[in-house]
Amino acid sequence: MKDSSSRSFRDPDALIARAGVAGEPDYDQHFLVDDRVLDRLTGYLPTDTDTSHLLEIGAGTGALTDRLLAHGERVTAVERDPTLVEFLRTEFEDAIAADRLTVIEGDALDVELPDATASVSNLPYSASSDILFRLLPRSIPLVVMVQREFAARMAADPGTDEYGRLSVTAGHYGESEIVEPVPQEAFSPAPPVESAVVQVVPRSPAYTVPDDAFFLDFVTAVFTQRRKTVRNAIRNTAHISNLTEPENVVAAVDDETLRKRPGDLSPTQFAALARSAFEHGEPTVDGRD
Ligand SMILES: C[S@@+](CC[C@H](N)C(=O)[O-])C[C@H]1O[C@@H](n2cnc3c(N)ncnc32)[C@H](O)[C@@H]1O
Repeated sequence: MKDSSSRSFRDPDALIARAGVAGEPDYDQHFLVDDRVLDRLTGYLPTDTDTSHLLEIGAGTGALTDRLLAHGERVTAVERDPTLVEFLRTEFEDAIAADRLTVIEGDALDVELPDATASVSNLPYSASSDILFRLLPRSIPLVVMVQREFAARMAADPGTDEYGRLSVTAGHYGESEIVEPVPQEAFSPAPPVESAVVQVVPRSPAYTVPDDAFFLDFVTAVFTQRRKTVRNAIRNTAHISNLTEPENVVAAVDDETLRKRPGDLSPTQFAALARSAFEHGEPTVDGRD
């Protein structure tokens, strides 16, 4: 890790002015302009994080990129807006020439992502979920700025209103913790929602599943029926979880579990259910990739 304590960083408002942009909310462009928040973000990476290659999704005008360059050996920044990419390549031309920064132009959902060792990103909120599902399986530490409700869903416990597909799937790959709420005024232009920073520390789950993709599809399917009992949710969503014999699953699972609602099952109970579904439900391989 490099020592960034004595460095002064580019001023976020000056970066916006130099880039000649205002931030387009329809394209998820809400630039972080609060220096104190910006300065804290890399500090939320666990202390033993390998910082040799940091990944930033949605680099904007580079206020966070600047901090990442001070914290890591190398940085890859992905940005979809060609105007911002051109600006980043000019603004950070020294770091690019020194082979410390790579700016990838493109949609973070499509571009090939590098084998980074950690990611710190102020995510585009409309794509937070899909981007996270690309990052989580990499099992690297993540620090992500997301919408506050989204953060609550990532870190939610069973039995709460926020607990759902996102909580189980995020929990499958790591431990999510909300480390800082961030108000609207920290951004320019201010988003219509509150934000929060979430730290995700990768870890192996305390349970086993027969197949990651099947488990995640199964969780997604069952949560589409979160107000139903587990029994009915399994029956009603066989077409989503690709089970050809859902009745065999219902017959194999204990009655107490079948009477619960999906939102009351812990990840470990979900895993046990998925194991039964995989064993007895004759899942097709179709749709699992
Ligand atoms: C919330 S802003 C963060 C900008 C900057 N990192 C900051 O903290 O000020 C999100 C950035 O992601 C970019 N963006 C939006 N959707 C994207 C996508 N699908 N792939 C890559 N970048 C995207 C936007 O153009 C914008 O610059």
